Parts: sequence; structure tokens; C-alpha cells
Amino acid sequence: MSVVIRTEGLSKSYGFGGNVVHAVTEVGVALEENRIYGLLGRNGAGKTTLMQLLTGQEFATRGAIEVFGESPVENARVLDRVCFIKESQRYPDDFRVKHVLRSAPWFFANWDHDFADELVARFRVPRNRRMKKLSRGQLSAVGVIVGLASRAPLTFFDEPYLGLDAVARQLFYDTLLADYAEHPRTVVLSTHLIDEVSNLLEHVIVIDEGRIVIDADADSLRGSAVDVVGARTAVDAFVADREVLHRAGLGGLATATVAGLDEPGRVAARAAGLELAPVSLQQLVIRTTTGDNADRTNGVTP
Ligand SMILES: Nc1ncnc2c1ncn2[C@@H]1O[C@H](COP(=O)(O)OP(=O)(O)OP(=O)(O)O)[C@@H](O)[C@H]1O
Repeated sequence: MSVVIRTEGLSKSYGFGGNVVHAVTEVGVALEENRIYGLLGRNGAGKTTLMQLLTGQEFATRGAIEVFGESPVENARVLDRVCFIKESQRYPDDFRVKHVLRSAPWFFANWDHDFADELVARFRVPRNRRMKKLSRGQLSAVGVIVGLASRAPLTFFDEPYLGLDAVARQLFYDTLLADYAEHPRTVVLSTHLIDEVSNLLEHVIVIDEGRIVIDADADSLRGSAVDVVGARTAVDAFVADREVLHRAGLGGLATATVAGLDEPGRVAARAAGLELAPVSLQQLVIRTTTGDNADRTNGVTP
């Protein structure tokens, strides 16, 4: 598999003097061709900044970025193959939905006109309406339609569905999966609705306070973490030399979320009178990014 995006030591800071915000810090990732990536993290974690760096919309403070083997900054060879759908997309004042659809082929070589028309009907977007007059959900639907019908080899969706109702979101997920199967491409989806997209994702990257804390295959990640529950002393003894992502407790009872517990480990836990409970991807992300946990270990290697 070829690598579409590679970064090394990628950092982006904003501001000067005493007010520096480290939005992205020392990010090193390699994203492969034709996979669906989830870029997950809390508010302000650095997701949008990272996507802006990868699409040449921001300059890096430090580090290296290669997209399709080249720097994306002001590089048409790269940017012609990229579609970036973001929540704050602006359109010319007098633009109607039909104008967006008409101008899309100028930007996207693989634009599928018929597919776009089909999606406009499925998402019930009024094609004659001015973009300024669309409801929040309809505006998001236009973004989703452009992202899907662009069939760009590298497509970023940054929280694409603000205001989209549950039916429309499911339509987006189903359409993305079906179209991806027929037209494989690399998709990076940034979202807070982790449970909803969990089955869609092939690889998960979690960013917290600008740093990558999880970069792992979604399947292995799903099975990688378990909650170990039981008497505090027994839990403490069991996790003493294991990678603990999160701890919680009440009185004499404790729960520890443990990464990468293999079968012998599970047998040992049960033998120690402890209960094991699966941890969903969303729970795993929450526990890895809660930030109130002295035991937190950065980096999960399932
Ligand atoms: N232009 C800017 N100037 C100063 N700080 C910025 C700028 N853009 C982003 N930041 C800061 O960088 C950090 C990362 O922001 P970013 O928008 O990348 O987060 P995010 O993960 O996309 O968040 P959300 O999920 O809330 O959209 C935040 O602390 C934000 O306030």
C-alpha cells in the first residue's frame, strides 16, 4: 500500500510572546491509500489545524509534510487531488445550490454529475435556493454531497454534519461506504460522533492537546481495551505493570481501563476475581483524552 500523507515532527503554533497556542505538536503520521481514517479528539485538540496543514491552508511552524509525495502548499499537483469539506465553508454571496454543483467540476477532476444529482434528491436539498438561505442541516448536506461526488483521491470531512438530522447522517455513512467500495479513495473523517462512525472507520487517529495519542487499526483497537473491575486492591495489583488508560473508583471498588490485554492476561484477571467488560471506541477515546488521569499513558499499541 502506498502512503498518501506523511508527516514528521509536524508542529503548528499560533500567536506570539506570552500567548502561544501549540495547536499541533510533533505529529508524525503515515496515512495509506484507500482507507477510511477517523481523526478524533476533543474540542480544540488540533484536528482542524492538522487538516489545514495537510491541505496547505496553514503553514507549519516546524516539521515536514508530504501529501502524494510533495508539499501541499500552493501545489496544484497535490491540491487537485484533494477535497476538504469543512463546516465553515464560505460561498459567493449570490450562489445557489445549483451554482455550487455547476462549479464543482472545475475543482474536482473526478466529479460525478449524476451521482451529485442523485444525492441532492436523497438529501432533499432545494437546488434553486440561495446558499445563504439554507438551513444549517441543508448547508451541511451540500458539503457532504460535494465531498462524496468529488470522488477526490484524498477527501477530508471536518465535522461535516452540523445540523444534519439522524436520517441524513445515516444516509451519509451508508452512501460513503457504498461509494467507497466502488471507488476506493482515502477519506479522513473528523467527528465527535464516534459511536456513529465506529463501524465505518478502518484506522483511528486520536489527537489530544495537539499530540497524537492513538494511531491504530480500528479493528485491533476495538478489541484492545477492556475495563477491569473489582476490589481496589485486586485491581491495583493486577494493573501494576500494565498500560492503564484510565482509572475510576468508588470506595473499595475500582475500574481500570487496560490496553492490549491478551488472552493469558484475561485468564489471569478472572482468576484474580476481577470482571472484564468491553470498552467501545468512543469510551476508549474519552478515557484516553479525559486529561484528569495521572495514570494516563500516551500511545496505545494494540
Ligand atoms: N488562527 C488561530 N489563532 C490562534 N489559535 C488558534 C487558531 N486556530 C486554532 N487555534 C487554537 O488551536 C487549538 C486547536 O484548534 P483546532 O481548531 O485545530 O481544534 P479542533 O480539534 O478542530 O477543535 P473542535 O473539535 O472544537 O473543532 C485550539 O486551542 C484553538 O483555539
